Amino acid sequence: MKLTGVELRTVEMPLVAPFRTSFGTQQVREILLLRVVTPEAEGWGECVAMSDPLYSSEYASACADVLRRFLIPALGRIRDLDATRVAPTLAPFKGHRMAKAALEIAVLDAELRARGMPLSRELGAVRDRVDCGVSVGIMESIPQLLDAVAGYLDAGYLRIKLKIEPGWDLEPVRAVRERFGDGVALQVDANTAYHRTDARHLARLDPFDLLLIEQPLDEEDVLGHAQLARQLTTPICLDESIVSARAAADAIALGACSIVNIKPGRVGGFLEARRIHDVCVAHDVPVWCGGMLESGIGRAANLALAALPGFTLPGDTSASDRYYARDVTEPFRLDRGQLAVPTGPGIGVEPIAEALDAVTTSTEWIAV
Ligand SMILES: CC(=O)N[C@@H](Cc1ccc2ccccc2c1)C(=O)O
Ligand SMILES: [Mg+2]
Repeated sequence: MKLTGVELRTVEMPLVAPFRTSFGTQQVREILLLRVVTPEAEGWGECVAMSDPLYSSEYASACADVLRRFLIPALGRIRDLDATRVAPTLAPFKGHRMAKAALEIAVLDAELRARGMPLSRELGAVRDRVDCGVSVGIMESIPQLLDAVAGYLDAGYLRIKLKIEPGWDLEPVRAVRERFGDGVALQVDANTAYHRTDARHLARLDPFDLLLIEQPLDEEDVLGHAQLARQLTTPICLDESIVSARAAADAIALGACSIVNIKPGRVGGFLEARRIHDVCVAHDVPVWCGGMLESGIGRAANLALAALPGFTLPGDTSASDRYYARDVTEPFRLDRGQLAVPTGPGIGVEPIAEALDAVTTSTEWIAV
């Protein structure tokens, strides 16, 4: 394929409720969407970066800038482009994994649509439905938390993940266990909010039989997680730290994690995400698909990845209505705790033009 150009479109989607984590509270999700145009087909990609560099160093307007000035022009110079050429072509530009991931999946979507091949088939999916968990934010009070969890369990979610931070950890976990029992699949996510010196405090979570504790320490503190793993019985899962297949292999070898949260945007794309899956499967490390409050565009692609064999734990691929009153695609609806993997060519969904326009705050065309 030869690239004709790329549309950078920014949308702002109001959340159905504020979503609070250890790094802040979100009310609106600003999303950078890419539409890659080639003579054969068009492709869509979603950049998972937040508006502010609070989850990672990347943020939406920086992604737009690096795409506009460096990444898109570099791909424009490739005559016979396909998705496997994207990462090597962009490798000279350091970092910017979320920007690179958005561009790669958009190119892959166009390539697969031209071939009539579903992304799930291309990646090696082995199932056509995915078990879904849900991420529950930090709340104003325990009663408010319990109401939220009750609602998600009623909706059919197969796993509950609670955001925690110092001062909101033991009590919410204890309250959920007391109200809903030991049978509920329950885990926590600290988003790097703790330090090595909190080990004894975090060990007090062990009696609650959690599936895992996600990213308790700083994303660069792999050694700290290895030390913590020897002080807790609760398995450690890494998210922010796992930026590549190499980072996954090193974290596993060092004993820093025994479960991995895979997010294609965080690791530079779906092809690297599959390599991380393969590394983890080779080490008997279970993986699950994380979420970045994606629109239906990103959600569709994540479902294809979550259908790979090593994804044996429910992920954060929740239904559209967990975050949005109206999605920019047909909404993903939970059915008995699962979402169906799209079956159409490429990512298998299209934005609904009117829904997309209703939330668009800017669009620009970058010819190459
Ligand atoms: C579902 C979930 O918990 N996701 C991230 C954290 C997160 C939380 C809030 C976000 C708001 C805007 C964009 C990305 C965001 C990511 C995580 O697993 O760590
Ligand atoms: Mg996380």
